[in-house]
Amino acid sequence: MIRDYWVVVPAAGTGKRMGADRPKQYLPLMGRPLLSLTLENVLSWPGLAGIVVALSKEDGFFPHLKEAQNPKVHTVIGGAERADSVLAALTYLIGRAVDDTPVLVHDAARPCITRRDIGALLDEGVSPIALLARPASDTVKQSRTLDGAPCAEQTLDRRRIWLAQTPQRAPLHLLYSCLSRALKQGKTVTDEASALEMYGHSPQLVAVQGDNLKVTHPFDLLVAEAILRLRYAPTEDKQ
Ligand SMILES: Nc1ccn([C@@H]2O[C@H](COP(=O)(O)OP(=O)(O)OP(=O)(O)O)[C@@H](O)[C@H]2O)c(=O)n1
Ligand SMILES: C[C@](O)(CO)[C@H](O)COP(=O)(O)O
Repeated sequence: MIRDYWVVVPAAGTGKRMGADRPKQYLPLMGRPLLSLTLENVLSWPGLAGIVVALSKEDGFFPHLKEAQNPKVHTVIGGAERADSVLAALTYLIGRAVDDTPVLVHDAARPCITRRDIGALLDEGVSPIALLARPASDTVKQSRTLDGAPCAEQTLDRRRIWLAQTPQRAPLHLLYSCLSRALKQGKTVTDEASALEMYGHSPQLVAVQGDNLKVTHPFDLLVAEAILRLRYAPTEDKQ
């Protein structure tokens, strides 16, 4: 397993699709703010050098998390989009870490990642440019709009369809240069792998085994709670 890597946690979003009274990363999950669970999870990863959390400049919640006092947890001010927040964190690391330092970017909104899945991504045999992803298990349709309604245009070969998740891994300087170049060129970047692909790289897809959902809509919070309760229930409760 690789060691001395940094983890960037973009946590500067507003959670519009959640529609809550606060950014979703601060909603209660297992009795604690969701971001606290994600950071506690990341802090348990073997070989971790440190974490850079990108926060909204209006964030008044973070200092109250116990993880805020952890010396391994650094913070930066994020940006308007997720990619801007990731770039802000990478900029913080440039000059503090050597160019080929492995960096993993993990959404604050994914608190349920398992040790097994993170171990698969950190494995020495995996490409230094890689991401966790879920192979499609449903039939996948590409849509077009007809009379204002989405309609199936074609069915894609689902054997070649993967749903990208996080963490997404790349060497610090390569990720910084691809992401900053893509943003400077005004390209839409919704994950780190797409910025690397834009400049000729082919990130390895590492299939997830556990549930690593991104808490996006209200129902996702219920699912995450159920996953974690089941995962941490005392063994006699699981029978
Ligand atoms: N400007 C932004 C936007 C998003 N994120 C982070 O990127 C992760 C994935 O983004 P998403 O699930 O879309 O979160 P939000 O942008 O908060 O959600 P929404 O799109 O519903 O507003 C989240 O942990 C979010 O906090 C970020 O750091 N900076
Ligand atoms: C990075 C990501 O989680 C991979 O699926 C996803 O692209 C984030 O998208 P969001 O709209 O910023 O949540």
